[in-house]
Amino acid sequence: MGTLDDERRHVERCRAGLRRMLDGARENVIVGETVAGDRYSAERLGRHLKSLAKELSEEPEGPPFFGRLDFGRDSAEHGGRAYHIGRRHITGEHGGPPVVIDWRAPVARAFYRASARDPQGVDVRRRFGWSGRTLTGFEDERLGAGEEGGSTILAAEIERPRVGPMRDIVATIQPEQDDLVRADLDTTICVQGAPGTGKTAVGLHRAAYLLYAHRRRLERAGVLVLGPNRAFLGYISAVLPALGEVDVEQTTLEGLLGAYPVRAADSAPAAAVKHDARMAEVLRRALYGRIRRPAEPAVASDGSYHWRVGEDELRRVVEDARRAGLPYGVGRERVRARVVASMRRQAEARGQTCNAAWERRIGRAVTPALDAAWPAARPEDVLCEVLSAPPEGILTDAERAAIAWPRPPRGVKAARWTPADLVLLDELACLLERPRGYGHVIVDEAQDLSPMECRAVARRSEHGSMTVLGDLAQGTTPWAARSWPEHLDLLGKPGGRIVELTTGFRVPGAVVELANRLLAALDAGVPPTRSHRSDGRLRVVRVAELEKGVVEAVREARAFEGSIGVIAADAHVEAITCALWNEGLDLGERLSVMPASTAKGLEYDHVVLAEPAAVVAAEPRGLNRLYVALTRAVSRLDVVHAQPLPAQLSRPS
Ligand SMILES: Nc1ncnc2c1ncn2[C@@H]1O[C@H](COP(=O)(O)OP(=O)(O)OP(=O)(O)O)[C@@H](O)[C@H]1O
Repeated sequence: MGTLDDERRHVERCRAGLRRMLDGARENVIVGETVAGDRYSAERLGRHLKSLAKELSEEPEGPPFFGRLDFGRDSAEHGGRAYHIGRRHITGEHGGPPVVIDWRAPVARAFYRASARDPQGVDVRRRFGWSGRTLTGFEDERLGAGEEGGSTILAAEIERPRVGPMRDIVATIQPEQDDLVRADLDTTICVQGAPGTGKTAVGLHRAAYLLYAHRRRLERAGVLVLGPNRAFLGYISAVLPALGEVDVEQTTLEGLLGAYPVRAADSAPAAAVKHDARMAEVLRRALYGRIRRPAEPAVASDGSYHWRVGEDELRRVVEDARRAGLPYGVGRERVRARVVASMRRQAEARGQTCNAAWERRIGRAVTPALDAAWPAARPEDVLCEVLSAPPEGILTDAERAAIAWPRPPRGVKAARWTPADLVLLDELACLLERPRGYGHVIVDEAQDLSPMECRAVARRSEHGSMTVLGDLAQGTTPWAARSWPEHLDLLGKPGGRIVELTTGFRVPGAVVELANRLLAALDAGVPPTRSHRSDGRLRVVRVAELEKGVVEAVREARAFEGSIGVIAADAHVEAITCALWNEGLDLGERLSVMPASTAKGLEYDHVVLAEPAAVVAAEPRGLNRLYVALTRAVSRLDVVHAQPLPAQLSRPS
């Protein structure tokens, strides 16, 4: 079984193994640069080897393993063997068995899933405790003997004070989370989970797992992680690199669509119409409505002769291309190709040889005829047209009036696009040409996506699968999802498996109890959260002056370890920041002031929530926003208020 000294010797073996791997990787960088066949492969291989070498050179600092499985003698596959489980595979000496198994390997699954009721061949599960580089101890669960639970190492990891960005949870993934992490690549899963149940963690670990299990397929197709805002991305962006996965694209929807700068905002009624699914048909008609029945023949000269495709034939070519349901830009090029082919047949019938240069020349020469029948289009041209004079037929008069520009811009370049316009421009761009798809897309805070945004995400995942993460109770946009089956439909994955997570790993019990009081008023139809944590502290303090009260709470919070987040209605942020600053409490790595509108997905060890009533009053779904703000605290929550608390927060009678 091994004593602590034996395990420490194993740590040395692991470090030696890592050094060997590092030397090998460095050598390969040098060799790799000279062996690859062409520049592109050399660059790719070089990049891969360099990042592997870099990753390995950073590795010796971290614990090489966090767990160990000892299988019983009667286990069919692993009888009597022991495996150390860590963040990465570490090879043994002289090609011997590995000294550490990657947490994603099939055998490691039992570390997360075995229980006293179902030991899965495991005799003993061992969890290790570390202090920096030093192995400090371990705890055993003799599953084979029916013994399980009560791990203080596990509890300490879950309850540790939070500082800095999000960390991976590989050492403590829970069975119901593991089930989602290891779900098959072809399965789309939708995780409905209360705040802090580990949805984001599950999504990121699923990305790492899928890349391990389906490396070839996904390296080619790509994995995309979509988060709600930049603050959130900054918070989560270290998790996948820490797990050795650096090639995952992590961005916001705006980042994904951002071909145009945002320079304006919509009124609420205009945004509601622009985000409505019917806009897809409005735009489709506006684009394809540009195609005209050809009224003249296509004529082109090759310098010696004029070639001609008559109106009837041209009409047939245009009609065929239109019926083929191709993207608009592809359809236009198909018409061009067909016209050129017809002219080529005529030329060849006359004994002329037509090479590629001839075809290019004729292709250019038929452009005027093509422009008349199937004009070139850019997304911004079409949207300018639509917003200058919204077409009849789909939207009501009031809706058309809501989105119409009061004064159309002088030209396309002067157009001042709004965030919703970016979604419409993307819809048009993808009607013109199919976008790049990904093998797997992970969408966090998916409940907030509008129908048009869902379409944009769906287009990136047409041939792949998705992990959809969200919480109906945390929906804060006017179009937030009310039901997951409907939302999955909009995301193009109607058959997605919907799973609920209800055990919270972030928010302490007392805080969860307060937040749960809002659930009835939110009418989201989700069950209340159960907290895994009985520790933590909740204080509700009424003050005469809000800023002073917040300053006082922050001062006290500084006595504890961990990050401090002041969450306030957006309109209060400036005054609170100034008050803190005036008192010498500078914002930095430990202390931040977060507008309630961007706090989603984030967490702080200690939260000071300023004036809940103002958070509620700031927007139509203010109560949902308050629910989000209340559930950001890991250890302590101070609710500081000068106005009365929202009635929904009072204890249910
Ligand atoms: N199995 C686990 N072991 C240790 N920590 C965990 C585990 N699961 C989740 N956590 C921690 O709980 C916190 C909340 O997790 P996460 O942010 O993934 O929750 P979420 O469901 O996305 O929350 P929200 O809905 O508020 O965005 C994080 O600090 C995460 O590391």
